[in-house]
Amino acid sequence: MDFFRLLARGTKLDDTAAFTEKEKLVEDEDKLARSLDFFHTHTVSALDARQIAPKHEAEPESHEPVIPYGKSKITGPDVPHPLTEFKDLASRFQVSESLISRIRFPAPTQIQSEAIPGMLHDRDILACAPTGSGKTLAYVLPITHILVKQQQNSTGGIRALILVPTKELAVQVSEAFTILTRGTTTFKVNVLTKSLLARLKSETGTKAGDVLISTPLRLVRALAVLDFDSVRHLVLDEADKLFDPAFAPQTDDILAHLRGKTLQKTFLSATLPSSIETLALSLMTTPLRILISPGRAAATVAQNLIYAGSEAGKLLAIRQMLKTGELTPPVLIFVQSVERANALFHELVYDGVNVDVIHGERTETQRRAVVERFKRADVWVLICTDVLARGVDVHGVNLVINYDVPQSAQAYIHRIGRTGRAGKEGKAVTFFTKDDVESVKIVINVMKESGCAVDEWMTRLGKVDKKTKKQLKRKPVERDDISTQPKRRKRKNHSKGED
Ligand SMILES: Nc1ncnc2c1ncn2[C@@H]1O[C@H](COP(=O)(O)OP(=O)(O)OP(=O)(O)O)[C@@H](O)[C@H]1O
Repeated sequence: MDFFRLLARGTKLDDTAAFTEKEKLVEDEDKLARSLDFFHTHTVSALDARQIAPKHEAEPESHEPVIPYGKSKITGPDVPHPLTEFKDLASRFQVSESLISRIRFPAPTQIQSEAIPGMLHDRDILACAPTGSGKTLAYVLPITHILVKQQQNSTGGIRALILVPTKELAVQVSEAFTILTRGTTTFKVNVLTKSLLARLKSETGTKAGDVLISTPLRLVRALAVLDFDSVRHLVLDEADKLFDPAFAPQTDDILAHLRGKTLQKTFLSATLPSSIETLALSLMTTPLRILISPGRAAATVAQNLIYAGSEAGKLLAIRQMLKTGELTPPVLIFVQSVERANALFHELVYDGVNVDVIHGERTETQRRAVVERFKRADVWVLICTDVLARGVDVHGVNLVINYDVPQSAQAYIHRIGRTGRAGKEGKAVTFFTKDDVESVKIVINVMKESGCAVDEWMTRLGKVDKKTKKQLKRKPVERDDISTQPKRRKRKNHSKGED
């Protein structure tokens, strides 16, 4: 494996110039595609999305989205004209001035510009758009408008159900609703917490809220006490995750409870494997399918690979980064297990780093507190498992380190998507050793797909076959313990209770 030696130097793979060149090519491709678009399944780029012929509304003024992205494809019957400015929501959809005034952004992002009119035209939406591109507001805004408008007719039941894979994301989505509904006292948005679940079970008359946000695991425990009669909107945020084996039984159960109801369905993610896309489409009625740079990492993230040699080499690399100032906080470090998260935490605490750790074995309260402290910059380096890989939006994360190579392209795209959000630049570094000979190919492939310039040896590595991909997803790579201490000594320390 000659290439591993080559990698000891570390490989920088960011190339913004190449990406700009690529965008130019995309623009030319788009022009050609439009002239050949006999079936009107038009393919547009961010640069000319506004030129789509309007279906029903008057031509709005043109306006560049603040966060431009690469190639997009919007398919489905009667694609509504994109929204170019938030203020147009008043004339096109009678959205109140007070709601528009609560939007903190100057212009919609590309996904918002396509999805918001779609949702306000009561369409089912299947959307794939890069991490950090504003997918949350793309559904929170239209749902808020619709529900507030119909508030007087409300019978007090749940009207929008939002499923997300983690508690952290549930809280974050509820905060997005809070910003838009501040002052509208009658409108209730709830996260299905343990305590709300207990109250729903023990106190008759407890209301779940107009909008209920939950993880599938928690929601299935509440199915017996919840009334879904008034539900009209169903959102699956991080839809591909919600259909993967860890969540599929619960998600299916919930969908079964909603069967037969007239629902607007909105499924979104930054990654949408084709099998999931087919499944999602089969559950929808004449959906709008919005694909923006599908399968790619956010273009704002500079991606690096570092060959660390061994597990001890990874620790040394982190310590080196600390010394050289490369570890500019806030930093997120992803590892593959709870055990490794705790081990790395103890190593870095010992080094005097302002560090904390979050994983599925910490309590809900601890997890909330850690995320809050990281958001407030009270914690500079946060070690985490994949519980933080999806959806979580912390402003200004400078660097994501994959201490352990992630087990799939989707995990990689979501992890590194915690930086480079909302048009800001970010960096991602992935450590690898000889143990990662297969999984590193997956990372390299995403780098290539995302427009990063890659070294020649990387182009020769080839792709991982389907069987290996499946195995990697199922079972993480076996690794030596995280420690710079010689193994024998470590065992001795452990028996003395020093670890
Ligand atoms: N129109 C906009 N202009 C500028 N920033 C925006 C806009 N809309 C949302 N944002 C900000 O962009 C950031 C990312 O948004 P959001 O969390 O919705 O991304 P996402 O697409 O859901 O990402 P992920 O796939 O990682 O979940 C947030 O901080 C949000 O406040």
